[in-house]
Amino acid sequence: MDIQIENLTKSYGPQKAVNNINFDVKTGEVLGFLGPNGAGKSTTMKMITGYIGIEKGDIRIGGKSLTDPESNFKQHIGYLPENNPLYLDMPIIDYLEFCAALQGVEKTKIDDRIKEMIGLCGLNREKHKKIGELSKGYRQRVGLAQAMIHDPEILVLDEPTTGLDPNQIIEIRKLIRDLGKEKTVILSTHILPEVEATCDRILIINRGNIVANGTPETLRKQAQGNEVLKLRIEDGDVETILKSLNALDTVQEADLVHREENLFEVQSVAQQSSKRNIFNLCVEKKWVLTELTPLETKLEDIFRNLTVN
Ligand SMILES: Nc1ncnc2c1ncn2[C@@H]1O[C@H](COP(=O)(O)OP(=O)(O)OP(=O)(O)O)[C@@H](O)[C@H]1O
Repeated sequence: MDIQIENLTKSYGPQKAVNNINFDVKTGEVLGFLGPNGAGKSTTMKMITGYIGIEKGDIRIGGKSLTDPESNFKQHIGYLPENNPLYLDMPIIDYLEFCAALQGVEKTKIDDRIKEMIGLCGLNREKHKKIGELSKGYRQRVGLAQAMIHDPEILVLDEPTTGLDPNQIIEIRKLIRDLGKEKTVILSTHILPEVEATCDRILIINRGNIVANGTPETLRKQAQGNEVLKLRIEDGDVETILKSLNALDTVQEADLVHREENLFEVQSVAQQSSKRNIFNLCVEKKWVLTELTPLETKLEDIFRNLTVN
């Protein structure tokens, strides 16, 4: 089920938490929502799930506006809110039963759905405890289980791996990826490797505005300035190698990074690659090229460039 966000705006008093944003999410896509603290991620997610009202603009779920009185969007959405509010006095199973009933799961199917969620979210060992007796990570697992209990077509997950241990993080990321093959998933996170591990596309929001929208590869390509290569060239005098690299017409600047290890870093002139020239130079001079690695722009650097202001 596709989601379309059109000119969405939300203010709190004089402050625009979300400022006229537009984006789509398609079925079978996992969208990673990134942004610094206070950027507007949770506010956007709350509007998509109907938790708070829309001030301006529209949200369409499966083509139907949320404001359409006939839109029964809530039954298609599973939501894990930011602070994962749970009823602390309730045992896990009772709570999931309550959520399933609330979400309209057929009575005869509730027990099976609960069993499935307990397995999927790794709750088996703790399933007889009350929610208030659970550790932070296990509470997060209960939050995920309630979000998925009615097998919704859309999942909106606000920082889903917060508080989970490294083993569970890997399992939950895999689960999200698998779910994302058929469902529409939006997740917010501050963990950049998480986006690379789980998401098909990244949306970066800063101060209520979308500042980037694309796959990790597209964002890298857009951010990538000139080609930067790391080289190891052996069997030659280091100073001569450095001088020769700097003399190549595709090279803007060559630097010696580590003298003992014969490591150099080369930045090419804009729109040009120096790989072939470097290779030919080494052949001509009978130097041995034992390493040539393009240095990629890190997602952290892209994020910082777009959001530090
Ligand atoms: N109920 C509220 N009343 C007033 N201001 C609010 C309210 N909720 C959010 N805001 C403000 O709106 C802005 C966006 O907040 P939001 O929670 O959407 O950010 P976020 O990107 O989810 O941040 P974080 O990563 O810290 O969770 C912030 O400046 C926040 O202070």
